[in-house]
Amino acid sequence: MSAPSPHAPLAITMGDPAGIGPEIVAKAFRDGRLDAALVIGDIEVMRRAVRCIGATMLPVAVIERVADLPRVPPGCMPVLPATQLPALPAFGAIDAAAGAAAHDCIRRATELALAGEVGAVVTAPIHKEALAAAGIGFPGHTEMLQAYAGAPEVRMMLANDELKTVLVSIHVSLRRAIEAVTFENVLQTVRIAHRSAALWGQPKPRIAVAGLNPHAGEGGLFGDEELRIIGPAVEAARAEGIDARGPFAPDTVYMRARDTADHPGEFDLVIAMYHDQGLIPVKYLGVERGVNVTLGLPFVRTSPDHGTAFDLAGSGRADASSLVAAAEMARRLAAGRAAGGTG
Ligand SMILES: NC(=O)c1ccc[n+]([C@@H]2O[C@H](COP(=O)([O-])OP(=O)(O)OC[C@H]3O[C@@H](n4cnc5c(N)ncnc54)[C@H](O)[C@@H]3O)[C@@H](O)[C@H]2O)c1
Ligand SMILES: N[C@H](C(=O)O)[C@H](O)COP(=O)(O)O
Repeated sequence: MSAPSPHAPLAITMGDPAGIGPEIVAKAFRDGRLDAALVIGDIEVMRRAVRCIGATMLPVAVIERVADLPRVPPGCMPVLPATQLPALPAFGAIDAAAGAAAHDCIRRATELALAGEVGAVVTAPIHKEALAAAGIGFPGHTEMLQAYAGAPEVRMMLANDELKTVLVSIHVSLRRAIEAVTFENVLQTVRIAHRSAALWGQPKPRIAVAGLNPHAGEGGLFGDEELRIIGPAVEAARAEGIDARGPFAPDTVYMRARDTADHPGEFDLVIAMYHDQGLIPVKYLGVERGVNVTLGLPFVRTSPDHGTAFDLAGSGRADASSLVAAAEMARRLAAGRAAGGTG
């Protein structure tokens, strides 16, 4: 892995071409909300996205390498082709070719990030069933990026300006998620979250660890994972000098951590025991504000917190705010890395 220059551009992958990914990327460029960034995509898909949003003044500038970016005139959307679909896919439908094209772009962006040519990767949403239809054996970006980057352990964080949560397990059934609540997984999640927090300027984060069961098991009445597994993992983290506390009742810990002008949060981060425990509180605060961050990769990767929104694809109505927030977060984290942070 070569270290990128602090001024290296962002690579934005186009996402699933049947979803809203290409059009929110185009919208963010049209509105001047993405600078020093290039799209890793399919040229015709990105031209269609420009038409979808009615952006008559947004030419697609095709570039062959990242180094060509400074020569792109202002007001254009730079696209580095990483794939070429034989035909444009229909909007709003699962399509194996679309899944394969989305995958090609993520793979290329990963190569560029590992080579230090781009400073961070921002991924527009993909459809997991389209990915599977294309025969790609990863449930989502997180697992795919972990494999392609050769990262030993990664975790998903969802964040907005009021809450940050890091998950013990990601894209698995609830049954398997419960099995994944082990001493080692909980402790490792706390460690990764603690280490990564320096990237966004919190070198000593106050970490709350949620329980698994209602009321964190209520002293063992409703399950004993808190007593057998989670509590000891919190103690082990504390013995390592990490400010971890808990386990706390999952239904109230987010309310306590939420940081607003009227209510300063009691914690900087919440460790969630499984996907929905962590993602519901953040998404509920607004799909336009959340950012998904992969912790533990050798480069920065962020994404909007929403999916492909097949119900809106092609309408030009999708909101690009979460993508823009993801790009802003990527720049902040890349600066944290340039300053010596890891995570
Ligand atoms: N970053 C990612 O790649 C990512 C993130 C989440 C979900 N997904 C995938 O996306 C697919 C569809 O998931 P889903 O239907 O559960 O969730 P979704 O986020 O695509 O849609 C949920 C609802 O939110 C609305 N919505 C989403 N994004 C919006 C936007 N930018 N502007 C306005 N409204 C928006 C949709 O119209 C829909 O009503 C699934 O395959 C899922 O796994 C991918
Ligand atoms: N769990 C994520 C969410 O709901 O926001 C989403 O599936 C994206 O996951 P990847 O970043 O791994 O594709």
